[in-house]
Amino acid sequence: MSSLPSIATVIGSGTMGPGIAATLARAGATVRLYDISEDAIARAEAAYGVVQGVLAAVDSPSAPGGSVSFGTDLDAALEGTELIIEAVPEKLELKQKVFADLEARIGDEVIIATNTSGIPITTMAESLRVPGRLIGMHWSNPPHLIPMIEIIPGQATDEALVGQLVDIVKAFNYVPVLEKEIPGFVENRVLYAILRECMALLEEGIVTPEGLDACVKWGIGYKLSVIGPTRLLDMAGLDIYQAVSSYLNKDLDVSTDTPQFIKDKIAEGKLGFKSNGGMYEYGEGDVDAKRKEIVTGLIAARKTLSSIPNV
Ligand SMILES: NC(=O)c1ccc[n+]([C@@H]2O[C@H](COP(=O)([O-])OP(=O)(O)OC[C@H]3O[C@@H](n4cnc5c(N)ncnc54)[C@H](O)[C@@H]3O)[C@@H](O)[C@H]2O)c1
Ligand SMILES: Cc1ncc(C=O)c(C(=O)O)c1O
Repeated sequence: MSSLPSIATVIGSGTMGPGIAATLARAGATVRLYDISEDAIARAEAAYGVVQGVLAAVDSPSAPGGSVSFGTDLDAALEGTELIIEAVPEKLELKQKVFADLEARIGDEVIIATNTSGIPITTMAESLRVPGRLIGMHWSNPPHLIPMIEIIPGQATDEALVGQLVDIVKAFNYVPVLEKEIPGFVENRVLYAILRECMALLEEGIVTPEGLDACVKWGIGYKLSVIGPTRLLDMAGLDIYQAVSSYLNKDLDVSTDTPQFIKDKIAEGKLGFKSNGGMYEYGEGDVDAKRKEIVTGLIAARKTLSSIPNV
């Protein structure tokens, strides 16, 4: 646990920030969770107890002394910090403004890790006073349950920082995946390739949302959670992959924009759980019930996956 910073700051307390903060705190760090929004901080404080229960349920690494404090005072959040994890909305200009606010308050030695879903680190670092301190640290949602983090150095990232972040991630028992920089990084390139095809199949009426979810959960998700795509090819046979990909790849969706039916839903204010409707509709209490089912399922699956060999 010695690689873990004593004090860390998480900037942005929306979907990702609280789980990130809680994971580091349980491993022993003093964590300050900062947001510009009092409401977001209040929601994070309310959710913290639940997240702590989830971390205990999956036996997440725990060390004494860790804590999370919550606040909207940036100077207080940055006092003595060694590692800043930025988790504000996915907008380059906003992130660059946040970095400028941070750099006006911190010493050159402080690391800034960005949880961007895929904006190139090199582009983000262009505006920094100390570009070498910026590195991609992409957590997957929910961050306190998915024990894998992509680490993405940009062209300017200090070489020593890469190993340092790998050690930090290992210190709280997550799997670090070191990658070369590419838009979307690896996880979201794969996820968005799947989602593009899924949305095309729905738009063309080939399958219902319920049918799609069942097919992908059992036919793809279940299998890939155990064996990974590279090993899957060995199990299926490379000759089979060649036979199928030779006619199928040319038929797969190649659209370059968001599907129109998704844009229409967004225009109607249908954003998913956060608006009680999106791909599915949710009545009173349904979203809370679904959230609980998802967390319960992820806890059970993580326990099982942790107890079987990596094949
Ligand atoms: N949601 C996901 O599934 C997911 C998964 C992995 C990575 N990410 C990435 O993590 C980042 C955060 O995503 P999210 O889903 O948590 O976003 P979110 O919109 O849920 O939360 C962002 C928070 O940042 C706060 N914020 C806005 N401007 C700020 C500022 N100047 N200073 C401090 N706080 C500010 C907002 O008040 C909000 O609470 C994004 O880059 C996103 O792409 C998201
Ligand atoms: C739809 C979607 N987009 C981005 C991300 C992460 O960057 C996730 C995720 O982590 O689950 C996601 O589901």
